[in-house]
Amino acid sequence: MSFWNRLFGKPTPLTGELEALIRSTLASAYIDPYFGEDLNAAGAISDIVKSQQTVQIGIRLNYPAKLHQQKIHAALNPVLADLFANSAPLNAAKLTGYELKFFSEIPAHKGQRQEASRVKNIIAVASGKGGVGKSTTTVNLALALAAEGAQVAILDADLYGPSQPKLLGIPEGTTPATRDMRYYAPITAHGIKMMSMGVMVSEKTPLMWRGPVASETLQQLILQTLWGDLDYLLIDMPPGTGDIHITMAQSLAIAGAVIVTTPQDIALLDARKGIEMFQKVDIPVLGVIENMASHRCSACGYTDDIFGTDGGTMLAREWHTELLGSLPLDYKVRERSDSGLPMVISEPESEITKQYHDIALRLAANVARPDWVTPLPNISFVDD
Ligand SMILES: Nc1ncnc2c1ncn2[C@@H]1O[C@H](COP(=O)(O)OP(=O)(O)OP(=O)(O)O)[C@@H](O)[C@H]1O
Repeated sequence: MSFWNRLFGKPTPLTGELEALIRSTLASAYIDPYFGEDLNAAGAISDIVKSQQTVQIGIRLNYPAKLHQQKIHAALNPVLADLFANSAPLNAAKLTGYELKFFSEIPAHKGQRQEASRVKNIIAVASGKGGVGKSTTTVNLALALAAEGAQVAILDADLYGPSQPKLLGIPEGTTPATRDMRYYAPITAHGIKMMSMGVMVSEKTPLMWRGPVASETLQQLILQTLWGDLDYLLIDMPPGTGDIHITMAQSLAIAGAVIVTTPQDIALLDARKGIEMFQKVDIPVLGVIENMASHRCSACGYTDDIFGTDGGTMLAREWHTELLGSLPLDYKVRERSDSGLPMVISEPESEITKQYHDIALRLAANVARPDWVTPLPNISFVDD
């Protein structure tokens, strides 16, 4: 008998009226924003067992929620405390206390063969137009997913202007360790892994990629990196919708794509092309992120929609996808990125960091939806 069982007695499942009572109480207490429904309807209440006078309730989430679970806790606690204090059937059964146990089980994308790969979900972050904040958004989302407990890596697929090494504060001249002269260990920073052409060649080396060479180089970069076990590999795609994108989309088991845009007309036009491209190659678009949507003056507090309003919402509606979130233009985002300590790391309590977390969890929950399955090629990553 385990220590736990000796201490509390062997847990036995709660059934019948008592189980139904707890399930319905949990259902009416809280709608999870990432499931879009209550925990019972989402199938997230894994088991309800009793051990002596305590009821243990298991909550299984399919997205990482190390920090988010505190919010669920806070929403459920008062309702459960009231139930256990005042419910006649629970009192009659001498069940006086409860315990919530959370665990995240992040599923692997169905197109990703488990036996072939330890990378569960590959997500492409694309923009169409350059300079809309795709790399900045990618790094902050990756850091948010890691802070929520996931194992995360970024592949910086921008061969012409790799920015992830700088965003993650990786000292110039850092190069990856190699194995068998063929495989590369990703660079680790702030709890995530990263691989980029920026750590393979020096800043002074001019890069003259042509389409096919660039596609091949990228595939090598991704397949020859020793990623290890990953819940999410975010690909920071190069701007545009050219050959490189199509080759990557067709040759990697990409679970879904995210489109970053500003609400500006010209960016939206290019974002549309990006969505169209992913749809053509059967990659589901997991959502749109509107970046630099509004600017709040730090001196007077006046808020201005400098790039227009609601562009991301309209784009998402037009293409039957979701607006994952809208991020403001804030000088701190740029300042922190330039210093190699993105917002999510340097200002974990800030409003913008909370927004990055919210978008990251929406994304994670969307990629875990079982109905989003695309026929994908079978690729195999090397074991580290
Ligand atoms: N929400 C924001 N508020 C303020 N500045 C931002 C924000 N998002 C990004 N930036 C800044 O905008 C500039 C462009 O961002 P970034 O390099 O991430 O764009 P990109 O779309 O990846 O560009 P490219 O396609 O050229 O690689 C950077 O200086 C970055 O710090």
